[in-house]
This record gives sequence, structure tokens and C-alpha cells, in this order.
Amino acid sequence: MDIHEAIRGRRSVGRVKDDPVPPEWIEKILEAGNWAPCHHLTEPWRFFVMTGAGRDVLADAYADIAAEQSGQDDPEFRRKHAAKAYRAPVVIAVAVSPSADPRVTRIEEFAAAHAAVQNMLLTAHALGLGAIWRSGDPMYHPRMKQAFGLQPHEELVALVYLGFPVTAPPAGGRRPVADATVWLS
Ligand SMILES: Cc1cc2nc3c(=O)[nH]c(=O)nc-3n(C[C@H](O)[C@H](O)[C@H](O)COP(=O)(O)O)c2cc1C
Repeated sequence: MDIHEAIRGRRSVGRVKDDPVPPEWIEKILEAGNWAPCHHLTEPWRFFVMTGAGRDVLADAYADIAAEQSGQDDPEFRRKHAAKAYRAPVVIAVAVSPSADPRVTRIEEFAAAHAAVQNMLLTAHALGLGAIWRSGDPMYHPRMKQAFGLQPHEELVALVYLGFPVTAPPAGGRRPVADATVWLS
């Protein structure tokens, strides 16, 4: 797929089938993330690939966070929130592990991890998969960090849900790029 076609044709696809995604496709998506640019070659991204029961880690965290925030803890309530983890057959949690090197600017470590996510979304799209970058308040909760064994200085930056799309997404839209651009010549 042509790069411009991939960039413009990629859409956030939230509704995907339960069908499994071939592991080699997942590897391809991870490989794309791993080739993102990064200042000082820190490669600060970390990937947690959840499939099948591996998604229970995320489900339990969603349920615990919702229970803590609402004060409700009945099984039905927990199940409803846990269900979010099973919206796709593959969920890849992307974290950033910022380097301690004094030359490194923390915000740039996040920039690199975000670039990794975009590489992954584009690769998923080029493979014909549907994918969506999800965050949401629970992603930033300490319980979510604990779920993936992150250290205090590390953060989750994305929960990438992916699978085979149920339907083709509607065409996207953006304002004209000129509206976001200043030419200095
Ligand atoms: C940092 C980030 C976080 C996002 N979090 C969510 C989310 O929690 N839920 C969601 O439905 N979409 C989320 N999105 C996807 C955006 O809603 C989506 O990219 C936007 O609507 C544009 O649609 P498109 O991706 O199809 O072009 C997120 C996107 C980014 C970049």
C-alpha cells in the first residue's frame, strides 16, 4: 500500500470480529512500532501483547478501577467494565520507559512512543486490520500501571485494540492543512 494511501485511509476502527489475528501479523505490527524514530536511540517503547485469556490482566484492572471510583463492587458492575478488555481479539498496551540518561528529554521519550503507536496503526491498516488507539482515564490510573508491572517513572501511552473489521469505516475528514500551516519564506 502506498504510504499516502495508508496515512489517509487509516481510520479508528472500534468494532472488530473475534477471529484471531495471525501471530506473524502481530509481529509485523510490533516490528513497525520498534522502528519508530527516537532521540539518542533510547528505544523507550514497551509492548504488552494480550490475546485470549491474556486480556484478563486488562479486564481486572478496568473492573478494579471502576469499582474504586464508583464505590460499586457487585459482580455485574465489574463484568460490565471488565468487558472493555475483550472488544478486540488483540490488545497491545504500549508503554514508555523514559531513559535516565541526562541528555534525554522526557517529553521526547513520549514522542517516540507515540510515533511507535502510529507506525503500528498504519501497519495494521496496511494488513487490512481494523485498529484503534484507545486511552481513557483508566489508562492513567496507578492500578493500570500495576497491571503491567510498570515502574513509577514509566507510563502507558496507548491501548491498541485490533482485529478484522466488521464493516468498512466511514471516510474520515480533516480541515485543510493550510489552516494549520504557516509558511515562512
Ligand atoms: C492519544 C489518543 C488517544 C485516543 N483515545 C481514544 C479513546 O480512548 N477512545 C476512542 O474511541 N478513540 C480514541 N482515540 C482515537 C481518536 O478518537 C481518533 O483518532 C479520532 O477520532 C480521529 O479519527 P481517525 O483515527 O479515524 O482519523 C485516541 C487517539 C489518540 C491520538
